[in-house]
Amino acid sequence: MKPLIEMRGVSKAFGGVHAVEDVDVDLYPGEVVAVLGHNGAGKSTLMKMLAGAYRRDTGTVLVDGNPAELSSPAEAFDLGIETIHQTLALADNLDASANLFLGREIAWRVGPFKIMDSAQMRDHAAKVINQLNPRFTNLNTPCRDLSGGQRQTIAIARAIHFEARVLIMDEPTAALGPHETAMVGELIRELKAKGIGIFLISHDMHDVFDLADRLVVMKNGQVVGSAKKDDVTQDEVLGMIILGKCPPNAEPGPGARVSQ
Ligand SMILES: Nc1ncnc2c1ncn2[C@@H]1O[C@H](COP(=O)(O)OP(=O)(O)OP(=O)(O)O)[C@@H](O)[C@H]1O
Repeated sequence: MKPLIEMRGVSKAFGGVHAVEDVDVDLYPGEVVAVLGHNGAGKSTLMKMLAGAYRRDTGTVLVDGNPAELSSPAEAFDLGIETIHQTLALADNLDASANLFLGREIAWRVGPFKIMDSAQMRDHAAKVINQLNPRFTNLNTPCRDLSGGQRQTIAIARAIHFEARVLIMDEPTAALGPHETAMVGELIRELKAKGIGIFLISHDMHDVFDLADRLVVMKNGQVVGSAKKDDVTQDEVLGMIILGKCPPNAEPGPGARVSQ
């Protein structure tokens, strides 16, 4: 199977800080790759380069085998790369369908006027949300009155509707209780089944071991190592995050501490 994303030798510095240094990462269709590391390890900077929010200083990114500049978020969207931020970027006063189409409304032009096609947007929203979560029926409720899991559903529905093939999910369960966390887990499994590739930024080791197929650990901007989830233990992953130590079953990166 061909990778969706191949990042090679990607680097980014802010002034004198090497936020990301010489990183190689791949993502395959239907795969969840967890990106782990302490605060400041470089996870967000790496993902922002993929999402077109930051320009990389060096390195190449292939999307479906084709070199991609990724010089703007619009270019990343066009290539099917979407980010679901921790804050979900939803408008609290708007309902599910208005949020799903926020900034990308279906509208027709009549002379100088733009007329929103609310009925069509509602139909599309109901269809995609119902596919993801048939119990989510309060589609006219403003987002502020929805649960955390329902808000996640809208954010994920938006990505699916706009045909995302790569999703970057930033701490998707950080603000959720156990029931809602389980629901987001279900959503992620459905996305995988659709062949969507997911980068999962998470500090939650339970989520990582529950949801990821592979994990990549970063420290000081570099990759310590990457491994299939089934090849490493939670303790070994903690050793990678905290000590930068790469266990025998993981593939070491340039940031791996050489053992004494
Ligand atoms: N816009 C910026 N300007 C200057 N320095 C930055 C900027 N963004 C990130 N950095 C620095 O780059 C390094 C990597 O930060 P980054 O946010 O990518 O790490 P992270 O692993 O995502 O951390 P967290 O888990 O806290 O989000 C840090 O030293 C950070 O201070």
